[in-house]
Parts: sequence; C-alpha cells; structure tokens
Amino acid sequence: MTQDDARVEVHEDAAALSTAVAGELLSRIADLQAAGDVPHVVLTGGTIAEKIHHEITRLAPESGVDWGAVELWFGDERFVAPDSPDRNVAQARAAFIDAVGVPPHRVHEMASTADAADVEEGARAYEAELEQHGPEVFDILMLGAGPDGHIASLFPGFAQLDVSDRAAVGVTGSPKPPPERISLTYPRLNRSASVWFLVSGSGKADAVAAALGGRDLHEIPASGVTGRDETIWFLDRESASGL
Ligand SMILES: O=C1O[C@H](COP(=O)(O)O)[C@@H](O)[C@H](O)[C@H]1O
Repeated sequence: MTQDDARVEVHEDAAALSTAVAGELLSRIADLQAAGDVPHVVLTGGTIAEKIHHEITRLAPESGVDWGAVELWFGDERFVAPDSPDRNVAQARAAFIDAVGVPPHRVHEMASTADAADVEEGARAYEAELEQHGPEVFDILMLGAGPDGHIASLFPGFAQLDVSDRAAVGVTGSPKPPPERISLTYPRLNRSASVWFLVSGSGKADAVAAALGGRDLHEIPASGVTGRDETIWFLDRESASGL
C-alpha cells in the first residue's frame, strides 16, 4: 500500500471531524468484539486527538463497546514526569480512558521519567511490552500529524526514520517540546490493519498535501505509514485546503 491507495474523508471543521472519527472508532471496536476479537487500538496525542477522545466518552454509552475487552497502545509518548499534563496517556486518561473504564492492565503506556533512566531504556521496555502482550498486527492505528509532517515522534531529518530493526526508539532533541520522547518505529507502525490520520487546521494543509503527494518520508514522515487493509485521512476543510 502507498498513500495513493489512501481514502480521504473531509469534514466541515474540527468538531465534525472529531464526532465522525469517534463514531467510526466505536463502531469498529464493537464490530471486532462482536466477531470475538479483543481489538488492539493505538492512540495518538495532540490537539485533535483530545477532541476525539472527549467525543468517544460522549458517544460511548450508545456504542455497545465492552471497555473491558479493548487493548490500548500509544504511538509515542513524551518522556516527562508521570504526573505531567504533557503526557499523551494523561490526556487520554482524562478525556476518555478513565471515564469509560478501560481496566489498567489493558492500557499499555510508555515509560515516564519515574519508570526509566532515559528514553532508550523506556523504548526497550515498550518493545518488551509489545513482545509480551502486543498483537502481530494492530487493528487500528491513529496518528496525528504536525505542521512539519511528523507523526508519532518521528520528525523530519531524524535518524529514527531509518531504523528498521526496532519496534520503539528513544528520541532526544525533538523540535517540538518536550524534547525527550519515545516513539514506535516505521516497521512497527506499519504492522497495522487500519491506519487513520487525524488532521485539522490550516497550518497542516501543506504537510497533508505533501504526504498524500508521496513526498519522501525523510521530509514528511507521515508519507511513510500505511495500513495493510486501509489508510484513511480524516481531515477538516482547512487541513484539506492544499489538496
Ligand atoms: O507531539 C505530538 O504531536 C503530534 C501532533 O500534535 P498536534 O497538537 O499538532 O495535533 C501528535 O500526533 C503526537 O502524538 C504528539 O506526541
């Protein structure tokens, strides 16, 4: 699969986009559960993710999802103190995980500074967690994208873009604060049945157009991730304005 095979879904604004993604996610999870699976879903951080997470909580009661039978993973994490609001897991917990009641053992969070000496140790620990509890292929991988085209914590020009033998890596000197992070790598991100990009706002229009245009992943990291079954770009009008 390449970005040429991706589907693009454009919504009016960030609110409409959030409602659509939350609804689609709930219905996919419910369908997978109805088929007897325990879905493995990879969450992302960022501004649109937070809106989507609140929508998940709002729509959850009508969804039929069994929150005791969902495994949640993270595409990246900020390597900061466990109680820092900068942590992607903290944002996801506050917006939906705690509200819907996903059991703690099903929430696979990446290390904080309390759990690991540095980002490398944290990345190794997440690789071990994936090895022990992870699926062969994630069911749904959600990715926000930055104005520079970064996804997870894979940034343009960074050495992590060329890592082929690791599932997770440490990142230092991130151009977007906080500087220390842990990220899944391309080989692991690309073991996903469905890849959903979640992007809103005019500041990301150029990056969206470049990724969908197939720009080299070293310049636009978002170019380098596709799903085995489907790749969907969930956009609002502003982020789609360069297409
Ligand atoms: O730092 C990060 O940024 C991206 C996008 O965030 P946004 O605020 O521009 O929407 C996010 O996908 C990533 O998980 C996060 O760590």
